[in-house]
Amino acid sequence: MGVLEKIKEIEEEMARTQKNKATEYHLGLLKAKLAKYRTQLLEPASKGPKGEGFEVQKFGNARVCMIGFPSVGKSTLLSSITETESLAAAYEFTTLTCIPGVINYNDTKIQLLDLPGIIEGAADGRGRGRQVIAVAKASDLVLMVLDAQKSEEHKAKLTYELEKVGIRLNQERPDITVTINKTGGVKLISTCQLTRIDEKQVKNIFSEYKIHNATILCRQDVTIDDIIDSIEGNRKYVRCLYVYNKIDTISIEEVDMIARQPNNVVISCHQKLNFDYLLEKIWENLGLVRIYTKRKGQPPDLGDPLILTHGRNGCTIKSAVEQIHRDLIKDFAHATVWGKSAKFMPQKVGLNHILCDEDVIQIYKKAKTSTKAKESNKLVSITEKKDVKKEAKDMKDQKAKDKKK
Ligand SMILES: Nc1nc2c(ncn2[C@@H]2O[C@H](COP(=O)(O)OP(=O)(O)OP(=O)(O)O)[C@@H](O)[C@H]2O)c(=O)[nH]1
Repeated sequence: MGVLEKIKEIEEEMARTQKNKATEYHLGLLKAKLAKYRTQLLEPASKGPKGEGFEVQKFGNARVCMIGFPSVGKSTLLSSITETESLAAAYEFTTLTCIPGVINYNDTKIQLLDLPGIIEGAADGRGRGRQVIAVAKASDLVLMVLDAQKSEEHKAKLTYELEKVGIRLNQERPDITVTINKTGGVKLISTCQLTRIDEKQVKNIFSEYKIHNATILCRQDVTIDDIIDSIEGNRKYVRCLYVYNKIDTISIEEVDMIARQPNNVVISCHQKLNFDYLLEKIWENLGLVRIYTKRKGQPPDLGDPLILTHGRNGCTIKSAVEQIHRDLIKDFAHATVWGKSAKFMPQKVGLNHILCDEDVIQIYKKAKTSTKAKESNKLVSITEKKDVKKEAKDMKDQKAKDKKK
């Protein structure tokens, strides 16, 4: 039996099984089996045909990918908000073509990709589905483009398809640490109360993966799906904006209702409605930060900012210095900052200072002693030594003379 049939069989069994306390161990095991088979499908074959590793070339400061059902208006949106690259730059996924565009926003270049066909067979590893998924996984943000008339059903379907290939939208990575041991069995420990899983269930899942000795530390009330995700380890947690297009075809009340939901943006490509807000939201969700640099005694260079990512710990002077030049960090002495992150202006700061968007920085290097200065220092010290010796000799002679007298 092929992997696809096995997956189908498990899915059918899961649909048949009632969800209750008695069946939850069995359902957990089925979920683990399903995850294993899906990973098998998506893992690259060891000796695939030539060109299998093919990827869309990254461009700009960030990558955003659009997914959606046919005819929701992805191509129209792409041509409306980007400078679309020539058709020659289109990427072929056998029957699918991906045309990249570039959004120029806030002095930043953002690559926008239309990933058609992510739904068609991608999760089954059919065609070049694997490559499409690889591109989606390498994105910094997903735009799920939906038709405002049939949105909810499409949204659920797409989210499910992405879940199947290990892409988790708008979710935080569960705080679970798995340590594989040599002995001691499977131990579940937690820093909070676990209401949704128990040790027996977790042991079952681990034995399905043939892991018999491990410590699982949970720092939050996790589910069995989170445990499976942390064993699989290949999940991508990515931000997603739900872009509802064609709002010109629905009533204002409906538009209002959709727009109030979190992560939703309503637009109309035909009437060019709300593009500014969409771009603003894209920028916000990418977590990009613009830092302007300044030379001593000169105004800041406002034309060409450093574009940094606002990571988990914020964006620091260190990341800015490293982006200017890798070796600059060795010579870094301190920096001065103007802008939202500075308590007063300018503020003298070190490498760990956290920067805000549109801050201006000036970097000071450690004072370097040139070789010439070093040599003259050497000379000075040598002459100094000579002088001291001479002085001591003179004093000795003087004393000897005094004694004679
Ligand atoms: N009413 C309305 N129609 C729109 C809007 N945007 C796009 N359309 C129409 O929707 C149809 C599909 O648009 P496309 O941009 O080709 O859609 P797509 O998602 O790229 O479709 P595929 O290329 O098949 O994946 C076209 O007839 C567009 O004119 C909109 O804002 N309002």
